[in-house]
Amino acid sequence: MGGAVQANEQTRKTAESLEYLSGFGNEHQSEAVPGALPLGRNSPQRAPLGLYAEQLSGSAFTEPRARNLRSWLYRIRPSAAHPPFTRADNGALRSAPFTETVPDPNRLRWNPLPEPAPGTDWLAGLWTLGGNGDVAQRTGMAVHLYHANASMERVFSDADGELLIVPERGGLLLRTEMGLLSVRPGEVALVPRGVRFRVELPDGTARGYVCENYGQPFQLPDLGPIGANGLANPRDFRAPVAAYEDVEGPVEVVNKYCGNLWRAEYGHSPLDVVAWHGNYVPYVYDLRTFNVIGTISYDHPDPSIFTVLTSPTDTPGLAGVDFVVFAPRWLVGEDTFRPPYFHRNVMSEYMGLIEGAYDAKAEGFVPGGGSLHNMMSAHGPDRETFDKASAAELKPQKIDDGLAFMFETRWPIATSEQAANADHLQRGYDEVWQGLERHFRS
Ligand SMILES: O=C(O)Cc1cc(O)ccc1O
Ligand SMILES: [Fe+2]
Repeated sequence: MGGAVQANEQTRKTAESLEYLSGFGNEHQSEAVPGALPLGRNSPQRAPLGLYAEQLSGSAFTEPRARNLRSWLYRIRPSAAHPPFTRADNGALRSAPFTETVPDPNRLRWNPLPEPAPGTDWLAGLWTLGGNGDVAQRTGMAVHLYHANASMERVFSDADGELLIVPERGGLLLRTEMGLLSVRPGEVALVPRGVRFRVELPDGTARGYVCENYGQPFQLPDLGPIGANGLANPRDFRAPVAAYEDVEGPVEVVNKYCGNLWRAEYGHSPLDVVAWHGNYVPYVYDLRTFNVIGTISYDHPDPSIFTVLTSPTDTPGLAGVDFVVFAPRWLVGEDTFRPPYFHRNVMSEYMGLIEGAYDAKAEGFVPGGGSLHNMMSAHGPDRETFDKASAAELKPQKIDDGLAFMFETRWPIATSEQAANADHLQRGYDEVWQGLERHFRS
């Protein structure tokens, strides 16, 4: 990247010492230079310090206040100052509608992605597994994996959806328009639709998962009878403080727009926001702070009780996508088959593993891999898990040897062609349910 870089204090800080603003959905404000935020109005005749004022909307202007999302950015140059975008190669990225393969009723499972080629940045390392909906209708979602071994020099934004990033191996430093976020395995980050960012790799390599949510922005689930507290607590969500880079010179900016990548060479860095305020912000959340709620009597509760974030649709209770975490917890259910039950679900379930093991699968479901149990496909504990859990002594048991998650969606996930034919697709996954003996006695 050419030109002089004048990083402010915050951009020089290491990931470990970053400052954050706390609280989900809060109306935050932050300035990297004192006096950069205008007082009492959003768009004064002349913004402070010679900055340009710009509104970034994440909802229609007219959506109800509780769902209204926007931030005001005070930047060195307005975002409008850029040359035309031209088409760029989509690499291994695919978008909805997913029509490359015929929707498959089979249970599918993959090993981790192979090592990336040298010089693969986070954007080039995105590999789409599948998805549903339609980017142009702002419905549905995509499941991507990533593997990377080079920091991005270019800047990316996704007009098609927000990005929920779930690192599995290696931390990421996200340099966003609103400031810096560090996200490590066990944490997740969310970059809202249209927010520009660059991903750096403090550990040199990185691997993980992304849910691209084309639908309504993720929100915290209602708690109903749980009460005022529990599950993901709002104050554990951290937004960045303002940090800008003042870069003159060519900067490649890539924009994902209605399923394709487009690029333009800007004459300046678009990460030049000196101050901002609003509620449309990227954030990071540590999954280990999730307040896990479960049975203290009997039976295995449905995993909706583990929902971290939900993207609602127009039908109450029916999510475009839920992000669910299987965090460390105690199992105490009496006279209960404690692992996940056998089931067929109208919702479709993509699962990934961040570390360790998952209590429904004795082997084969490995960190960095994933499984897809689509609408109505029959699944549940593998034979080994069933046999063990059916005979286990039911004393209180701590499940703390793994961290798994699920993207659960109301629409079936159609796989990309590359996922359907991948070398790392596990052929013979069905066998994990073979040998479940007949025990019936009449
Ligand atoms: O299939 C899975 O492992 C996910 C899951 C977990 C659970 O505890 C209950 C139902 C369910 O779909
Ligand atoms: Fe399931």
